[in-house]
Amino acid sequence: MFSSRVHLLNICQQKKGNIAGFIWDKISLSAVTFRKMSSFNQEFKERFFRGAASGEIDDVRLYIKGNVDLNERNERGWTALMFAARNGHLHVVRELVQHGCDTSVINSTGQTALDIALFWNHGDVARHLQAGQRYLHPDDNFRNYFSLNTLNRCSDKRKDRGWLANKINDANTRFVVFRNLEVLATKLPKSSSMYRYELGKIEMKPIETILACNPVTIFLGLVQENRQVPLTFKEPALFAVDLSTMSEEDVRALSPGSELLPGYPAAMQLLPAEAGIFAEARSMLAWHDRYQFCPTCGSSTRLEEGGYKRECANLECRSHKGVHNTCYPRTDPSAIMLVVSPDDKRCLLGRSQRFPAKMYSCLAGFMEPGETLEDAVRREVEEESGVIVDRVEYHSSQPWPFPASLMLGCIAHATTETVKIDETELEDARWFNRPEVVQMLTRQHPQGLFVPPEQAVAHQIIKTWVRRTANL
Ligand SMILES: NC(=O)C1=CN([C@@H]2O[C@H](COP(=O)(O)OP(=O)(O)OC[C@H]3O[C@@H](n4cnc5c(N)ncnc54)[C@H](O)[C@@H]3O)[C@@H](O)[C@H]2O)C=CC1
Ligand SMILES: [Mg+2]
Ligand SMILES: [Mg+2]
Ligand SMILES: [Mg+2]
Ligand SMILES: [Zn+2]
Repeated sequence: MFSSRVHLLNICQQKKGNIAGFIWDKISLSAVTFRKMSSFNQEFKERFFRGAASGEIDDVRLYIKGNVDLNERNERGWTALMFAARNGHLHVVRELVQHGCDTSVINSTGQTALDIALFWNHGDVARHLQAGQRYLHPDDNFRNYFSLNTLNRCSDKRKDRGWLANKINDANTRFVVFRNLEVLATKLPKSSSMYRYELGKIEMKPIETILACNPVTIFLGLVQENRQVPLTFKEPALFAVDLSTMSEEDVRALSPGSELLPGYPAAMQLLPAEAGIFAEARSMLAWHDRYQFCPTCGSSTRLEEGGYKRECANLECRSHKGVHNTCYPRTDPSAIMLVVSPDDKRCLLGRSQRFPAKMYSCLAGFMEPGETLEDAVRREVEEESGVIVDRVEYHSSQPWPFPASLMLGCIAHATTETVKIDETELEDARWFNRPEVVQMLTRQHPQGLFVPPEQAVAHQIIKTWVRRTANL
């Protein structure tokens, strides 16, 4: 922090008489005290905010060049990006986003810069902010982590053994490598964000001999950069391969400088654009690992259809008649819900013993057969907290590849408030008001309480509810 202030001073010195002249006149290097440094910083910050609010791009650029935190907030949690968005200064917004300003920051009343631009009808700014948001797919709106998969799965091609064999041998094909369900990943050279790894994608040559031994290999899909352009089926293919028979050292040697990321939470550092590919691959490999024998007759099973089917070796087995779902990959749907109070002013968050200390989250539970999503939400909330839920609102879904859940995110509207927790499942559950939840989202809670990070659908549901009050 101190060095960045000095850097700022140096820049101001260069610009003396120009942009920062008004501040510079008040300070001489020989008389710099910490107090003056602080007030200098404060004044400079205010000028940055004023510049953003009034569209004075030169003032904003001075701060950008100062290599300081562009997400600096004022006492109401407003950032320069929010000020620029408030007044519709697209050129300032563009420059700030280009220099890495975080578009997901929320202010103390729960709004992002995008909310502010939408509220004040600055459509051009809103479009720009939307395009810069993480997890956005070109043809979609909001995306949860683990859901962005740019591969075309080409399910109809999986049955064509000849086509698949050719694809495995194609020079453009790459393999995502796993060992004991840990994925091979490479650290990105610039890793300032929490997304610091990309998937290691290996050519066939170095794993040719091991592929000849038929390890579990899954056809993940073809790389389709643009969904508007029809596939030619000549696009590069991506496969996942289980190299658990190799030593950890040998697997890591396939890609210099790579690491094997153990499952959760380490894998949440993968680039969001690749997290969906990881989710597909890991869930599929976990299924093969658990279904080596037929659940109907106990005979051994073999991999078919690019890994998307396991067929029983016993030709008399009932699984060969009609559609037998044990032959296909399984997904366990789970409900995850933010329960909101009858007056909509508070929400119910709980913590189980296995959560990190001080983390609170949405309640969640596995759906049961013959149950609607809405009823699963009502049942789990009542079981775990004693609270009665009436209306259930769907939010979004998230594949959760540990091993193969699909989280169905909801907002559940409670009709009662008395909490009686199920102590076998929860350690605590209580109502939190909006300002407190904002503090938990932004890690500014006085007791250090926090909610899961942005990769979790729970975080996104909580953020949606917090953002609903327009107080701009
Ligand atoms: N991201 C988040 O904030 C949170 C996510 N979750 C996730 O939600 C999912 C469900 O939540 P829970 O509270 O664990 O469920 P839950 O409330 O239904 O209780 C879990 C128990 O349900 C039983 N169960 C029923 N079906 C199951 C299945 N298909 N697989 C495993 N156990 C099953 C087991 O006895 C297990 O101990 C889990 O995958 C969990 O990781 C849970 C809480 C917070
Ligand atoms: Mg639960
Ligand atoms: Mg439960
Ligand atoms: Mg349950
Ligand atoms: Zn069988």
